[in-house]
Amino acid sequence: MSQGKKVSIIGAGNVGATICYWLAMRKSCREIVMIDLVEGVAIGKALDISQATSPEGSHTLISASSDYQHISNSDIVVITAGSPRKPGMSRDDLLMINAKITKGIIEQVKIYSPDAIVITVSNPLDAITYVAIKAGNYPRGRVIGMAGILDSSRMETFISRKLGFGYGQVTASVMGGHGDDMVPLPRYSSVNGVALTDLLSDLEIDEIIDKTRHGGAEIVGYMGTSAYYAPANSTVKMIEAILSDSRAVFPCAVLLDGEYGYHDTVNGVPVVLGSNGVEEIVELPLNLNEQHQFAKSVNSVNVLLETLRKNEFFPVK
Ligand SMILES: NC(=O)c1ccc[n+]([C@@H]2O[C@H](COP(=O)([O-])OP(=O)(O)OC[C@H]3O[C@@H](n4cnc5c(N)ncnc54)[C@H](O)[C@@H]3O)[C@@H](O)[C@H]2O)c1
Ligand SMILES: O=C(O)C[C@H](O)C(=O)O
Repeated sequence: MSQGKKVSIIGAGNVGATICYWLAMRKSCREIVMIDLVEGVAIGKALDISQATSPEGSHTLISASSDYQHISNSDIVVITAGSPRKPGMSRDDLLMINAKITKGIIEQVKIYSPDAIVITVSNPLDAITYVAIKAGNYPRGRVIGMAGILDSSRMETFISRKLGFGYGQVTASVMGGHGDDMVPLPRYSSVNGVALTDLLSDLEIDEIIDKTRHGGAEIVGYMGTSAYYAPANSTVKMIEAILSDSRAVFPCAVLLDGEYGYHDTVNGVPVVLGSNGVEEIVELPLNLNEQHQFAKSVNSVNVLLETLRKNEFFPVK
């Protein structure tokens, strides 16, 4: 699949290196470059992953560096650099540190790979995606935040575990920002076409919604750092959809320009992914309760954007 393509990953930590591993094993692209401040560890991981390619018949070229020159001519740049949260922290606590890191990275990406599509992963995801768009003055469809696929796949897992059947057949939909106010949509969730609302009681669905909203924190509580296998898998789904121009629909964080009634803010909505990045934004009909939840989620992200503005993070308009 997409053999001529090059993907660069900024941040060769848990998420970045796992994305690299998945891409190499799935033969999703021809070349992967990882960039990290801690160059030695990144080079070691690149060698380690390279040495797993041969048994898989993969001829993906993998390298690592701290020098951004190596990302030139990337089709996609994925940003996973920055701090993960620790137990007791919220994703929002990472705002200032990761916003600063992202701004610096985007300056380099604009120099060495100005035409690449950018996928943001670092948290708090929606605000960081906004920072990347503004710092790089990108057209909105070329910077896309990863979170909705992860949150939806968490909800799918909780649903099949609750039901005890339908493993691998559940489709769940989560909109909204990647925070405690995310918007799981049971009305748009089903098990091989059977509506979730016909399979579980309201109480059971509420429990699943709560578990989904706190799925990231649950893992942080156990590991002392945040999740990376499912986040990497979700990012790979986006990369493959873009590289293969599949025009698949996924929930992703994008800059809204009137969709769902909001402007100049980033939030998670269903989008069509293709070779231009976001090809289209899908506007789901939301009922009043869903609209109210989405408004709350937009407001939470806007509070973070306001904090960045107050700290003079963006040039005054
Ligand atoms: N969007 C999501 O759903 C999602 C899911 C998982 C993790 N995350 C976020 O992804 C980020 C990375 O998580 P992780 O578990 O991989 O963390 P990690 O600590 O394992 O890796 C981060 C890496 O970034 C590197 N780094 C830091 N500053 C850098 C810079 N300026 N330039 C280049 N490299 C730099 C570090 O050296 C480290 O290797 C965190 O912010 C985390 O919250 C988001
Ligand atoms: O929970 C985190 O801090 C990491 C990530 O956003 C996740 O949801 O796993």
